Amino acid sequence: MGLHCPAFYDEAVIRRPPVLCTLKKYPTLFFILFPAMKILTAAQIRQLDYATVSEQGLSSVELMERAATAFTKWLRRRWSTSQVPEVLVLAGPGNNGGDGLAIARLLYQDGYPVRVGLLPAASYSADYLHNRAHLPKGVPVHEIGATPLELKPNGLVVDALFGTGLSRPLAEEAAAVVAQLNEARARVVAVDLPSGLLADSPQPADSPIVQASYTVSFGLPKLAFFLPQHAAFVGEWHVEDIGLSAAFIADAEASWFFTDASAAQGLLPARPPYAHKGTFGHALLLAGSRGKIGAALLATQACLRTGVGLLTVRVPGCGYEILQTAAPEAMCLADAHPDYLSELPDLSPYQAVGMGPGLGQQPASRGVLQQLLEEAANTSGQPLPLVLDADALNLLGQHRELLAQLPPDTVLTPHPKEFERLTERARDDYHRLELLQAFAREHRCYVVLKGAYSCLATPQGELHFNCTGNPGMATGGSGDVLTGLLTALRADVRLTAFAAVQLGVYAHGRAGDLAAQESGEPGLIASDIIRYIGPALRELTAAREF
Ligand SMILES: NC(=O)C1=CN([C@@H]2O[C@H](COP(=O)(O)OP(=O)(O)OC[C@H]3O[C@@H](n4cnc5c(N)ncnc54)[C@H](O)[C@@H]3O)[C@@H](O)[C@H]2O)[C@@H](O)CC1
Ligand SMILES: Nc1ncnc2c1ncn2[C@@H]1O[C@H](COP(=O)(O)OP(=O)(O)O)[C@@H](O)[C@H]1O
Ligand SMILES: [K+]
Repeated sequence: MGLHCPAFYDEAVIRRPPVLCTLKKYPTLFFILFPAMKILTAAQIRQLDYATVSEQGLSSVELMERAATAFTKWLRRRWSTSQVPEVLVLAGPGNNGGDGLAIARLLYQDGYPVRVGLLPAASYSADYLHNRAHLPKGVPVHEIGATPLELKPNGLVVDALFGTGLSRPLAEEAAAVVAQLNEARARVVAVDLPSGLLADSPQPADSPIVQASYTVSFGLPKLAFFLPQHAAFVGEWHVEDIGLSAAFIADAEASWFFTDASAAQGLLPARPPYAHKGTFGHALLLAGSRGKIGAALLATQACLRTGVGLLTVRVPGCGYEILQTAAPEAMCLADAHPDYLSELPDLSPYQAVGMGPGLGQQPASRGVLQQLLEEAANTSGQPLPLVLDADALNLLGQHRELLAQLPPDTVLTPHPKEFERLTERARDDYHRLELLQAFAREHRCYVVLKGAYSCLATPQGELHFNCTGNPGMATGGSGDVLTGLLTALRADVRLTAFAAVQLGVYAHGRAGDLAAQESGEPGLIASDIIRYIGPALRELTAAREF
């Protein structure tokens, strides 16, 4: 089974894609342990195809057969022959269509009732023609485009019109087919990409694109799968392994990555046998205001559950008793003001500071933020690691002059609205990624743009999409849990800034997935995520070495 989108959080199997097969090529032990999972461009995928064929002594039609076989196996696992009255395979003129024709043959041989619709074109790819010639005579074939598609109720449509070779938005016959499929709300399984969708670049908002229920892709996920604006087209996506050249992938330049189980596994070092609480750092949380002490409490409990050595929480006076009662493991420093934070405590005891959950936007709290930025940058040696969330970000958005003071490697965790307040309104998801990349580079910080497939931007301009999490986490307080979790990991001096944030975002989503298995998505609340931080981290901890 391959990589899949997070809707399927019940699968605990940690599977290593082919990248790991050529780990000897990686120059350092770090990369051997923690390979970055790359997302390649459509152009690189074409080269990958050639590299695979020449490296493995295959013909391109043999590689196509592998893709078709992988797709067919996926389909067979999901629907038996008796569950589908018909499979209509729609084939375009290129290799995506060639995949479709091979899939039609394999499904027919497996006993599925198959029909093929061919999109006429001026020319066809060689491998398309090969598979066209090998289509069994028993499979009915007709042309599509000019005439209405006849769709059987409850039938399946395999969309093999266009894949990564699409060079411009669809028009004429192809657009007419897409319109009919979408209007009929057909149950579509797209081969590699929903037809009409570009793999990794923006396109006009009204482009005709197939609205697939499922997309089964080959080798590596495409960038388009991770963007919210494409959710209605891509549906539930899966990536099937077809043995593409691991050496090519390892050498390929990339600035987009994804963090799946195999990339996250082992990121957390085991606790040494003689560890003491100083080993894991002392964190400070600056959080809460009257009516929002719950946010401070959620961040506190998440920080504790992530394994911080010591935790001190600074809350306004009204939060003191609540914190001391609900979280006896944390120390509490009450602010002089009863309702909001007005003073920054001495920072010298701490290895990391998290600020923002439930903070409010009082001018006095802005003063605390400003002083925090100044003092964190001026600590002797390395700057003090900071995690800024929620109202700390909103205050930064209102006073953008403060952005220049962010200490290097600060972690910011905005949701899209908070990010807009820090930058500008994005035209679309691709523009938002550009803004994200530019912001992280300019301010030399890590930015976690939260949502489905939270995207971590690094100071080097890399974008890492996270593969855990589920819509049950779209509930008040989930973000506060992330702040506590990340603050604990930033206080752990054994982790680099990047490893802490990558691990933290992955573990947060994984804890949410485990919680959703118990409570279901609608019933999930932020406290449930906290209960599963421990089990999620246990899965991700490296073996203890003596
Ligand atoms: N390594 C891989 O990625 C593999 C890819 N394979 C398949 O090959 C596909 C890519 O094949 P191709 O490069 O032939 O590309 P496609 O089959 O996606 O499309 C190319 C064809 O569409 C035409 N075309 C492009 N844009 C059009 C538009 N807007 N309107 C009308 N015609 C348009 C081109 O002129 C060409 O004939 C992948 O998506 C995948 O399905 C597999 O067969 C094998 C392995
Ligand atoms: N549909 C989703 N899929 C995966 N994760 C999600 C989804 N919706 C929300 N989340 C996660 O839940 C958290 C919500 O954070 P945030 O919006 O700050 O909530 P709050 O401010 O209420 O705490 C983020 O980490 C986000 O990635
Ligand atoms: K397709």
